[in-house]
Formats: sequence, C-alpha cells, structure tokens
Amino acid sequence: MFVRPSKLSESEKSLILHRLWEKDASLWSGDEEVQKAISNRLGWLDLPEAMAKSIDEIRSFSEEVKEEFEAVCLLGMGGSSLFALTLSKIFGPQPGYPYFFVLDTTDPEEVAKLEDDFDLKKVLFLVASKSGTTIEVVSLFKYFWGRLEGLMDQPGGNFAAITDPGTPLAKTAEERKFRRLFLAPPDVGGRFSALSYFGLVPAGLMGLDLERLLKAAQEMATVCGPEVPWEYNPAAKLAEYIGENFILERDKLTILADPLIRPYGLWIEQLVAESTGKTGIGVVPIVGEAPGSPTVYGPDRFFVNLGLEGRRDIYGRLLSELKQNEFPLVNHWWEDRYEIGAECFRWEMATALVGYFMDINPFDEPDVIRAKRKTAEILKLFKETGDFGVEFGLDDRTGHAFITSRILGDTPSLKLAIRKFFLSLSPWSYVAFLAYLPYDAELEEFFTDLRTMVRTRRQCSTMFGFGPRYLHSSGQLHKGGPKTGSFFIFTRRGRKEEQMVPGEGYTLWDLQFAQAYGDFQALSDLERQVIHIHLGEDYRKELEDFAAFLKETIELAEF
Ligand SMILES: O=P(O)(O)OC[C@H]1O[C@](O)(CO)[C@@H](O)[C@@H]1O
Repeated sequence: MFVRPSKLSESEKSLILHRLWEKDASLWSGDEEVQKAISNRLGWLDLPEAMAKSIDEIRSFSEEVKEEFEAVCLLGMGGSSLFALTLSKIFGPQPGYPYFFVLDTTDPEEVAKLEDDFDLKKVLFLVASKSGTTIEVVSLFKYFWGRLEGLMDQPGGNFAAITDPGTPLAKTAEERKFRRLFLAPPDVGGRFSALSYFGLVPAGLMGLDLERLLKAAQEMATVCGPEVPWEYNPAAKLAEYIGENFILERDKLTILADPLIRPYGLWIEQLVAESTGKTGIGVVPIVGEAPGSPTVYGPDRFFVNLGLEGRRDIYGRLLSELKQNEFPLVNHWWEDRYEIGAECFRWEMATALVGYFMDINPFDEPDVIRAKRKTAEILKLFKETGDFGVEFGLDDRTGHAFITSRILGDTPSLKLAIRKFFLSLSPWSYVAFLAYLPYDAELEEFFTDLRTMVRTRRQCSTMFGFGPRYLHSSGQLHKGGPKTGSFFIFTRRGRKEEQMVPGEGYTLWDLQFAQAYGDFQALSDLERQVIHIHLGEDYRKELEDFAAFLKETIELAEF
C-alpha cells in the first residue's frame, strides 16, 4: 500500500527516519527473504564516514598511476561507472593527471577510437564491476587484455579492478597479477556505490580533492540524520516531494540542470529509474530534454532544478513560468561542484524513502535480467548458426530496414507503424529513443532535437539513452515500470571481423547488436510499443532522413 508522506504525523516521520538509520529492512518488505537481501544493501548509509580511512590508500595509488600512465580507462556499466562518468564530465581533465575516460559501451567505433587515440601500453584499465560478471565489462576486459598481451609480457600491470570479494573478477585480478585490486563492501548495491571505491578511486585518479568530496557527503549525512526533524532533513524533504507527486499521479520527475553540472542527471536517472521502476509502477526520470515553455509539459510533470550558486538566473524565466503555471518545482542550489558528494547521499537516502512510500523494494532490479537472457539466447544462436534470427522488413518509401514489436501487429509500412505508435499515446506516455551508436555530441544534439519535436507535437515526455548504457539505467523501468513507455531502437550495419572478443566467438559488433535485439524482444514480450530501425553504414545521413520522415508523419496524422 502506498504511504502518503504528507499525511504522516511528526512521530511517524521520526520513526521512519530512525528505522532507516537502524537499517531496519522491514521498512520495505514483510517478506523475510526480501528483508535478508535488503539488509545486505544498506551499507551506503555508512560510506561518508567509513571511506575517510581509505583516502590515503587511494591517493598513493593515484600518485603511482600518474607517474606511469597517460590515460585511465574505466570499463564498467551502470552503478559501477556512471558516477565516475559524471565526475569526469563535470570536472574535466586536471593538470598533471592522466586523461580519464569511461568506456561503458560495446560500440565498436568507440573502442576503435580509444585504440587510435592512445598508446595502449600507456593506458591503465580500471575494471569496475560489483558482480564481476557483467557481459559488457567481461567482454571489454577480454578484448583489451588480448590487445595488450600482443604488446607486452605482463599486461597485468596495466589493469586494476574494483569488485566485491570472491567474484570471478577478483579471482582473475589475482591470477593475472593486476596492479591493484580494490575490494568493495558487499553490502552496497551498484547504484548506491558512488561514495565507495567505485566513485572514489576514479575521483582520485582524476586528481580530484577526495577530502572535499567526502566532507560534503559527511555534512549531508549529518543533516539527514535520524534526530533531524523531517522538515529540516534534505533527504526526507526530497523524498516527500517525489513520493507525494507520485501518489498524486505525477510520475515524470523532470530534471533541469545548469549546463556545468548537467551530466549529473545521468547518475540520478539510473538511481531513480532502477530503484523505483518495478511492479508496474515507477518514477520516470526525464533527463536531458531541452527546457521548454510550460505549454509543452503535461500534467504528469514535476521538476527538480539543479543549479549552482552565483548562476541562479540561468533558467530564471523558465522557473518562474513553471511556478506561475503551478507546476511543482524545487531548486537544489549547489555551493560548488564538490557538492556532488553531498547530493549523492541526499538522492540515495531520498530514493530509499521513496521506495518505502511506493511500497516497493528500491534495492533490486528484477527486470534487467529479461534483456540479459534474450541477449544470451541470441548470441548462442549466432554462435551455432551465424545468424541472429531476425529479418528486417524494408520500407518501400524510405528504404529503412525495420521491425515492430508484437503489440504493433503487422505493419507493412513504416508510416503505418509510426501512426499506430503515436496514436496510442496518452498524456501519461513517454517516448524513448534508444541508440546503439557511438557517443558523439552531434548525435546527442540530434536526439535532443528529435525529443523536442516529439514533445512539442504530442505533449508527451521523452527519454534518450545510448545502448547498452541505458540497459543498466532506465532499462529496468522500461520493462518493469508503468506500461506508458514506447520505444525507438536504433542499430546499424557494419560488422567487422577484427573486433573479435577473445574466446567468445563474437565480435563487439555482434555483441552490441545482440544486446539491442535482446532488449527489443524483452520489450515486445511485455507488450510495449517498439520500432527498431536498423540503419545502414551511412547511419548519420539515414538518421536525418528518418527524423524528417517522422516529423512529416506526425504532422500529417490527426491524433
Ligand atoms: O557492477 P556490475 O555488477 O557490473 O553491474 C553493473 C550494473 O548492472 C546492473 O546490475 C543491472 O543493470 C546495475 O544495477 C549495475 O549497476
């Protein structure tokens, strides 16, 4: 049963805070098995204090790496990479420290770019995976290990790992003599691990001030403590805001952000989507949309604005228009970028409390497995037959190769598919564009424009994700959350034999396609609307054509 936070008495609120800080798993479930699992997921509450003792160790490792390497490349997905990614984007390269980047993709062009741009012997690969079994991470590790094996005798010196004790990755790190192995606390889940080794080792390697980052987190943890009255407790207030809106049927948590801290939205998106998007409900985080005038927003929206002190006027006009139009809005003003440490704690605790209000377990991700299973089946078939088992139809008019999910039925033309797709959208719908393409600012801009076009014409919310990154973020919500999502998936042709993953019998191209098609199948089985477009090698041009066609089709249709 939902709990409406605004209806709680002071003593009930205080009790909830005490139970949370006492790590009382019965807050989220009456089932003993689930409680046992949750008890092993609450270690993040202690991290701001507990990690202080690891600062020296991380710093000395960073100094060592700084002397020997030109670049650090983190191989990881979801909770094991997104905080590092946002730090690297928000802070940028620090003088004297190696160039730091995150490879959270199987996109072959992205991998090739890294090989072209760097001397691999001068790159430290930081393999970050809580489970040590995530397919993208394992494949990338094998790929780069294979490359380095051909270049040097002891590749282990170019690898470090962060993982839980006893995982296959921990074993590999020991056997292959990795430069360093950081064992993470097992009672911290992936998306709650920003303030553990998963976030702090990358921060150290980037040359950031770890004391400052943790101090901000400690201060936030203190003001979110059990004795602090609810109305002064930043996490409780944020949780009440989200929970209350959700219960009042506003489920699109729209994040506006100052461009200087905008990448943080990616981290929030994963935390909120994977934690709350399950059992057919969810808070849908809308991140990275271009800000619009109030008329483009539907009744399902509520807003959090992330801003920096000294730059409060960035969205001044929009914020006051939203207020005037009675959209719920809160502002989080950061003193400076290091507030990010504090914000992680605030959002983690708020998300845990929102889970309580929504009567769900915010610490699992039960539906991610659906796409993983499909991908494994597709790869198996591919290895046995050399075929992915999919036949794209060719649209007569546009020449695009496409398939549609089961619920869209037989759709001989792309135009008909698009019309059906948009016809069944409601004011509570969201449309997600999922692109298994290289990371590229131009492509991001292209999809931002596409989102704006769809939002303007249909007044629905929009999401965007690069695949396979989104599988470990909003992917849980797409499948396990409300049935209001409709999806466009984009892949491209271009298989190249030479990007083989050693010992696996597939190339990076095959893996990436199997992941996309696996998610298509999982969404299709769950009766979601999906149009999967398989672009040609000149995919940028084809995308432009597709956007024009989509616009024309939506404009001509009467909804
Ligand atoms: O750290 P791991 O085990 O590689 O997992 C990566 C990500 O995959 C998920 O388990 C599922 O998408 C996330 O929750 C997690 O952050």
